[in-house]
Order: sequence, then structure tokens, then C-alpha cells
Amino acid sequence: MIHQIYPQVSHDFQYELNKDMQIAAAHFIPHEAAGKCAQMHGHTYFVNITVAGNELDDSGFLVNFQQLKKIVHGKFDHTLMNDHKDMFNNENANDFPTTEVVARKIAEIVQAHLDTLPNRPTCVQVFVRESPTSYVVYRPKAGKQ
Ligand SMILES: Nc1nc2c(c(=O)[nH]1)N=C([C@H](O)[C@H](O)COP(=O)(O)OP(=O)(O)OP(=O)(O)O)CN2
Ligand SMILES: [Zn+2]
Repeated sequence: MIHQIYPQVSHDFQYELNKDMQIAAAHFIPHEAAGKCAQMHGHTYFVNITVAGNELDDSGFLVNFQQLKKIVHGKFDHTLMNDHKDMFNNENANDFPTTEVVARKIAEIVQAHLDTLPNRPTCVQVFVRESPTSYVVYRPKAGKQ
């Protein structure tokens, strides 16, 4: 069971939903600045996704928790992040599978799903903890990932 205190994101939406998940995955960061992290290694990522909005769908959901797990955990769990060529690129630092980029990519995956929903909620924050001592918070700018 995941119990963590996450940074709060300020917004004016009436509903806010949070979904936690753990993702076991490997990665390497293809840059000399990464030191030992340039070698393939694994993490149990702790991910918290925050979705907000003013309207619910006809199920009374802002977004289905199960769907969030399916599109994020289902994609990355027990995989090598660098293998996801639709997400990461070992030639471009903005697309290396760093914690920062993983958080941004998760926000993009989630928002693409939310954009298909009739009630059009918004992903306002993605928290990714890569290790017990390191985490990133990504907050998409309004109207732009
Ligand atoms: N800004 C970033 N710096 C680093 C990243 C990153 O994604 N963004 N990633 C790494 C490595 O992948 C590494 O797995 C994590 O590094 P680190 O926090 O140093 O991990 P430790 O468990 O060794 O931390 P300690 O606090 O020293 O135990 C490196 N940097
Ligand atoms: Zn790592």
C-alpha cells in the first residue's frame, strides 16, 4: 500500500482526483553526467497522478482510476524505459528517461486520454519518485504540456 504526502498543486477546479501506482522498470541515462546511472539499472517508481475538473462523466467519474492505471502502469511496468521509442530517445536530452522526462511523458499520456473524455478533465500534476531520496514534480502549463 502506498502512503505518501505529496506536494499540493493550486487550481480552481471543483474536483481533484489522485491516483497512485508503483512501476517496476529499468532504465539508463545515455550521458556521462549520469555516472553510474548511465548503466542499466532498475527502480520501483512511485507515481502520483493528479487530475482535476469541474464536470463528471455519466458514471460520476472525473476519470476512471482503473483507466489511469491501465494507460500508465500497463505501458511501463516491467519494461526497459529506453525501449519505448515512442516516448524516449537516447540522442536527445529532452527525451532521455530521466525522472523529469518520465514525469512529463506520463502527464502527456494522461492528458491525451483525458482529451478523449466528454467532461474534459485536466492533468495538473505528476509526481514521480525514482528512489527513496529523489523525486520530481511536473506541472503542465495550462493549455500546453
Ligand atoms: N536530475 C536528475 N538527476 C539524476 C537522475 C534523474 O533522473 N534526474 N537520475 C539519476 C539516476 O538514474 C539514479 O538512479 C538516481 O540517482 P540518485 O538519486 O543519486 O540515487 P541514489 O539512490 O544513489 O541516491 P542516494 O541519495 O545517494 O542514496 C541520477 N541523477
Ligand atoms: Zn535510475
